[in-house]
Amino acid sequence: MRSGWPPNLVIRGYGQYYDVLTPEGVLRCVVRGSLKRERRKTDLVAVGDRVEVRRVAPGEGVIEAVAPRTRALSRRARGAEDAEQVIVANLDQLVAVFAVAQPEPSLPMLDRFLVIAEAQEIPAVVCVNKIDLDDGAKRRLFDPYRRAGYRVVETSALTGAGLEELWSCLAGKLSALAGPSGVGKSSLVKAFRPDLDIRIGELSEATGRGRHTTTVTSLIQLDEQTFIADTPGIGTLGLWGVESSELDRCFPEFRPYLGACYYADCRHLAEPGCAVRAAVESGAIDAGRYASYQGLLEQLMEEERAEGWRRSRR
Ligand SMILES: Nc1nc2c(ncn2[C@@H]2O[C@H](COP(=O)(O)OP(=O)(O)OP(=O)(O)O)[C@@H](O)[C@H]2O)c(=O)[nH]1
Ligand SMILES: [Zn+2]
Repeated sequence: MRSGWPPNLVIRGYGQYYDVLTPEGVLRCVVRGSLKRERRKTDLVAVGDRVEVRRVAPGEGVIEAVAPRTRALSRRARGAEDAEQVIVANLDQLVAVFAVAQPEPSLPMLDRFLVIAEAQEIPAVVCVNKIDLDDGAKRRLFDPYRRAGYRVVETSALTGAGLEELWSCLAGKLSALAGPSGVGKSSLVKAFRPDLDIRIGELSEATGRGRHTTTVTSLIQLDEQTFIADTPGIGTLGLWGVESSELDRCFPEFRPYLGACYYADCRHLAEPGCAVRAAVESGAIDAGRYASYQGLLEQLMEEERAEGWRRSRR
């Protein structure tokens, strides 16, 4: 935690109420009326915010002020600045969790998570779980990510392998776990907090919302300063307003080549003199990562064409 920050942390939001973890316990809070006028409505208070609170009754309080955020994971709609919705404020890192098997790893999905993290300048870590099921070959699938500079942590929630390393990655931070269903996210969290009855990705009954609601996030406390953001639906969302022109920068291993293409606005598809494609051909850039880039670029260009078309009709 940053020095000088208020110790109180927003751990859950439900409509106009927020649960705030304070040194004296959790307070159910509303937001001071005038604060609502000072800040933009969409990101007034979010899970992960550090706040000043005033206790008004046993277990109840008012959020008086919100500390400036370091960064946030947000959902952004293309072409609509105001539509940004903060999902987790002050997020230290995104941990993309995949399994070596059961389910088979989807590397295109991993690439999409990493692009979202890069675009929002959130550090990302890859966790390869169920390493106990590996025949020796599956873990190699993640080598391109190591070469691209990502930390890859191999774990087994079943045998306990790698949990110390994962802990060293999480300790003292606020991390979001993202990954497909069944890879073992809940099992990993439970390995650190066996006393908790949690299922990552599923909402508590108290929120009364459906499982696929993507707006409700809560924080799970692993120790005094270590939190996991439970961000339901993160895996099903699109690219959150990443621009096609910035996609290449979201692949860290492309960056050394980006100034070297013949055309300054090269999209690294079929243009002559493309340094990125040359690096793919020489093996310096992984072909699978490049294929993901092509797939995502097509998708983004398609969305941008559709947006341009909608605008032209307005
Ligand atoms: N072999 C093996 N099985 C595991 C491991 N971790 C979790 N599992 C099993 O995988 C299944 C899914 O685990 P969960 O922890 O519920 O997965 P999840 O990612 O939280 O899934 P959702 O809640 O659907 O998002 C369970 O049957 C676990 O017992 C592991 O490291 N090795
Ligand atoms: Zn190029």
